[in-house]
Amino acid sequence: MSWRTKPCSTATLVRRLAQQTNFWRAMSSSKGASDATAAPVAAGGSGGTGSGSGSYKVGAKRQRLLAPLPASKGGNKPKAKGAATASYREPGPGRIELPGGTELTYRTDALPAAEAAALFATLRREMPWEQRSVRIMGRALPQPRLVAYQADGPELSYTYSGATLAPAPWHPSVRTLKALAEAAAGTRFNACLLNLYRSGSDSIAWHSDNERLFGERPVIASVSLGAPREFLLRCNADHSVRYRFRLGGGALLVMGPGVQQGWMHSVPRRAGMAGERISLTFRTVVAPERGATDGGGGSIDGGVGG
Ligand SMILES: O=C(O)CCC(=O)C(=O)O
Ligand SMILES: [Fe+2]
Repeated sequence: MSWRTKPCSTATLVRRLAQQTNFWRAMSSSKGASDATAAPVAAGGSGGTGSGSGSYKVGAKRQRLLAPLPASKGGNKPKAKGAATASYREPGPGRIELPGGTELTYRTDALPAAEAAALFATLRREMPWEQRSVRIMGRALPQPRLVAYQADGPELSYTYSGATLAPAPWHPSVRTLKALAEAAAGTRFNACLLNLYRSGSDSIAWHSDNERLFGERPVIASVSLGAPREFLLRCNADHSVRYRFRLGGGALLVMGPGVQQGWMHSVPRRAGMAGERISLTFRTVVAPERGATDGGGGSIDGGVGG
């Protein structure tokens, strides 16, 4: 496969990110940082206060729920418990400690706006986007978004929701963003699932990326391009513990080890929202699938969004 556009400079992007990373490290170890406490935001609202437990520190760039939560038991099955009283914490950029010893790294400006816009245009035009049909409770349904999948080699196929993605070779711009994600996450990635949300009607339901091929405690990093969308995270042990991020063009979110085991995430449908968004989700396949029928595939599209 050949691509029409030249990649932008990986070295420049990675250097910029390394500078930011040093900045965040310095901030997170700084005792003198300010100590503002932010209130959780009620579900569905865009401001105000909610009733969630604990609080977290925004100014210190190291944010942590103060009230410890019970450890998650029994996998990722959705539980209704707590969902009715859900409120969202909306942390600012930095390192975010989640209950249970897991961690996120969140940046809003890992890419300058112009760079993010140019990358969006390139990938929108040049990726082999496809709308897959997935099997949900025995029925074949079109996935509510377009996807593309790239990886280091043909053996790194990825099966979920009853369908297998065969990897394409790396697009130069995706390779550039992979280097950016690797610098932020401090790990190497060998695969990337890209999602194209054509409008607010496209979505991804609650799920975790805990398939066998990614190993026990995978690190997954996403880079966002295009229009902003909500990215939600909720704790398996208590669905009322939720986080919300507004991932705009140039944002980067690293879900650290354990997040796929203790939490689920989604990009909910927001009918009426215009604007396209691309997310690139970088992963490391550690146990390649033996075939689409090895039972290793997870399910992403069977849950309920929002
Ligand atoms: O679009 C996003 O930010 C999330 C995508 C996602 O969760 C996935 O591809 O597994
Ligand atoms: Fe995911």
